[in-house]
Amino acid sequence: MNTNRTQPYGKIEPLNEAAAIEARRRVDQLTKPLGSLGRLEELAVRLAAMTGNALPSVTPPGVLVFAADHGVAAEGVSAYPQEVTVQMVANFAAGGAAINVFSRQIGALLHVVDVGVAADVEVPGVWRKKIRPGTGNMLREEAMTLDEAERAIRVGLESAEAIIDEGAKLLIIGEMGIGNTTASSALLAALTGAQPDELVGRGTGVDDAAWERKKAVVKQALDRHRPDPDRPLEALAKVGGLEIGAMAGAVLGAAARRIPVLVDGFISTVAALLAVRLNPGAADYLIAGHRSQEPGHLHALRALGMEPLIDLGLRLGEGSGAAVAFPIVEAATRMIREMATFESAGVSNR
Ligand SMILES: O=C(O)c1ccc[n+]([C@@H]2O[C@H](COP(=O)([O-])O)[C@@H](O)[C@H]2O)c1
Ligand SMILES: Cc1cc2nc[nH]c2cc1C
Repeated sequence: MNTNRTQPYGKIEPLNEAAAIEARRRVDQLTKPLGSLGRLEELAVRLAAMTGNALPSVTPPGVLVFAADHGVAAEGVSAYPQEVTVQMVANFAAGGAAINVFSRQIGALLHVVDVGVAADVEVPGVWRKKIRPGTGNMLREEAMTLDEAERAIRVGLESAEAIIDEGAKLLIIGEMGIGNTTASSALLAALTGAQPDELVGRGTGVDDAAWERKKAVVKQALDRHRPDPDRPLEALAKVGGLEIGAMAGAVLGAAARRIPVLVDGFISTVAALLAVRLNPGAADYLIAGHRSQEPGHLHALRALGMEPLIDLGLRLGEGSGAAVAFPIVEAATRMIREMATFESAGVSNR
């Protein structure tokens, strides 16, 4: 890993403008009216700029699902009990979760990483990178120490490097963690200064009483810890989550290797924002897959200046929305790689 003081989690190169210019020129020569493939054209040019290849490829994609628990779940802020996190990890390993189905559909490499599940995870195939068994309850203590926050980021970064070494040409970041919409809301408020009432949604589907409790918990946690938006690592330690830190690290690891990152829903986008606060260069390598129903997602997307590819009313997590959006990204690359040009097809363009 390449480290220096200004880019402590690896050096991220700027976009390759020459590749972007070459891609734009080619897109304009393809056998279609100028501009008629709309956002697919922009996507193809951006992918060329990210990868440094005017004929970019994103197959096979790689999916990383980071799992962790949250001490704040004890406050009754989720519609499901904490045990669901470890149960879903077993389901991922067995191939039965939504992300397994969609990963198979898109031919993705898929790995599940235990970065902080509260229970023992003795499931073959799951990467065992537990930093601690769940965070502390942010209402009473910091979610984790600064050292643990940094280690979570490193786990994510190294996981990204591993799946890229296996052959992934694009990275989808996903997560599983009961209570993590509370942590993500608190972290997003900390990083952007947005009001918790505007961000906090129903997560897995809490009722009105739990929703009110959840808003109060986020406000009280922010009052207690007063995270500084200019100290993103500290904000992660105070009110974040281990899988959020790991996803941020995975973004940094992928960007440092010029691998595009397809971001999933609310939690994954807050992690992407954290990555950008840690190293602004990461922003160039992000693509928003879908828009989640969680209200805070729009704030996170706006903070990153991103427009999601699809909106299917999803609110699952796991990387599922990004996996469903992936064929659109692949279509952009196949357009630029496989379509004939006016010249090669003998079609008049004036
Ligand atoms: O990705 C999203 O936008 C999303 C929105 C709502 C819920 N989730 C998932 O649901 C869990 C968090 O919800 P909660 O209610 O326990 O905070 C966690 O496992 C996430 O993957 C995910
Ligand atoms: C069943 C279940 C599956 C999930 N996948 C991601 N978050 C989840 C939360 C629940 C409750």
